[in-house]
Amino acid sequence: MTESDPDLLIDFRDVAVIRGGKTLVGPLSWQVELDERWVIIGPNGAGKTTLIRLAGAEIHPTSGTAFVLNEKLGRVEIRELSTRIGVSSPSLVDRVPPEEIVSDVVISAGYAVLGRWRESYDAMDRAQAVESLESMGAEHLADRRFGTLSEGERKRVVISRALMTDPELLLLDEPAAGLDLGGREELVDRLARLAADPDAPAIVLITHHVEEIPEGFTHALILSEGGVVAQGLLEEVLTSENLTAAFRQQIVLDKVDGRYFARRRRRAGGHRRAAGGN
Ligand SMILES: Nc1ncnc2c1ncn2[C@@H]1O[C@H](COP(=O)(O)OP(=O)(O)OP(=O)(O)O)[C@@H](O)[C@H]1O
Repeated sequence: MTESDPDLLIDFRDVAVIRGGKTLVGPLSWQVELDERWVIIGPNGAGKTTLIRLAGAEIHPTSGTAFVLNEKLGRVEIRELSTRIGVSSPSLVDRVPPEEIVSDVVISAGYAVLGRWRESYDAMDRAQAVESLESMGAEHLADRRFGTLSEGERKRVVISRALMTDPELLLLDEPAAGLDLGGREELVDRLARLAADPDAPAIVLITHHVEEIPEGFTHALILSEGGVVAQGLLEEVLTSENLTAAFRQQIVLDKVDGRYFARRRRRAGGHRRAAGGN
């Protein structure tokens, strides 16, 4: 089949990315449908960012066939897709000029530029920017300079920017990285609300930590060393066994109130030895 199914926002078939003879990710096949909320989880260097950059049409596969929003990568101009895909990544947070006003950071996404670009935006743009900030609980920050915000506030503003164009696909690369407990919980709560919104785009979120998976996420892809350990429904895929295989440590997984918590299994007798000293 040379065309993609219209219900699939991401349709990767035997896709691999190779650089300098090293396989960064793949070969793997992965499909994301409308309304799905995916988490990609795996250890450092597993290939998560490479995979999400493919999904964001930032890079092309070295082998295999990749469709994003029904466009075949390599055949479509990347900028044609840019307003249809919302992206939040640590590198984007770093690239926002500190003197930029928050509302301009958000509104300029509509023109695929970073920071203020036009002298004036129309009322619809302004209203959409306010709505995007509201969805992340960040409307009170609209007039602040980006450089004066806390790390958590910056992350919420950049996600608001990603939502500005009403994208079909929202890609979040480690949105909770570097946040303190309060900032993480605030963000996870906002993302859970977004996940529950039937009008929200399909979401793909990268994380190293199961604690950062918002309620309402439906699917997971576990990556390790560029390969898929497991993928499918979150409840079936997120297991102690699969995390143990991915992180190469004995992992115990708990689920409390719709959230996941993971820790390393204590070795038998380890507690007694520690308690007894030497
Ligand atoms: N241009 C490149 N050339 C060679 N190796 C690369 C290149 N880009 C990334 N890599 C390597 O590919 C592997 C996967 O990188 P990637 O950033 O996708 O992993 P990740 O799962 O997102 O990691 P992390 O969790 O640490 O952010 C890493 O070992 C990285 O060093």
